[in-house]
Amino acid sequence: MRKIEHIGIAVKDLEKSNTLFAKLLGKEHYKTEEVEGEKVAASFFQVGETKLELLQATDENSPIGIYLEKRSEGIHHIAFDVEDIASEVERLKGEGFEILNETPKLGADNKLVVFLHPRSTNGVLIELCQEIS
Ligand SMILES: CC[C@H](C(=O)O)C(=O)SCCNC(=O)CCNC(=O)[C@H](O)C(C)(C)COP(=O)(O)OP(=O)(O)OC[C@H]1O[C@@H](n2cnc3c(N)ncnc32)[C@H](O)[C@@H]1OP(=O)(O)O
Ligand SMILES: [Co+2]
Repeated sequence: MRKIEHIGIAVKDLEKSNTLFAKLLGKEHYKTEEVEGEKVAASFFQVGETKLELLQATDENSPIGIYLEKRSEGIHHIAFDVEDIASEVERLKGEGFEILNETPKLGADNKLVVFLHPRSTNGVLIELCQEIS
């Protein structure tokens, strides 16, 4: 794990939350992006070495929508930047962590991503991200 790549925040209304976080951070988001495979629309704010990723559901079956049915808006996951996602998955499997998708999938912001089940990570949804070069 090289650094925290981003903190994922589940929101109901991306535009409203973009305005709120722009006021909070004193800067605008640098991009918005829809990730069809995850049924989310995301916007990104750069904060020093890391980012905030605001996430709105784009479909009733979105993991974000399901999350918001059961919880209020707020921190959804922590994403770590890794150099080699395949070897990191093998290492974490060996350490007994529960991998949700062993095959990396296309994430936002030009990344390959893998998620670990929160029940194996002390209740924190963890995402691994590898930059697609
Ligand atoms: C990829 C685009 C973008 C990027 O960065 O590139 C994203 O980050 S997209 C983010 C959205 N996508 C995902 O979250 C994919 C991974 N998530 C999942 O597979 C599910 O959301 C899962 C398995 C974490 C939860 O599934 P579901 O909600 O259907 O199951 P439960 O409600 O039964 O939850 C099981 C258990 O986990 C706890 N839980 C659920 N979500 C979270 C969370 N975000 N953080 C911590 N804990 C979570 C839930 O409370 C249940 O615990 P229990 O003790 O059994 O009540
Ligand atoms: Co994320």
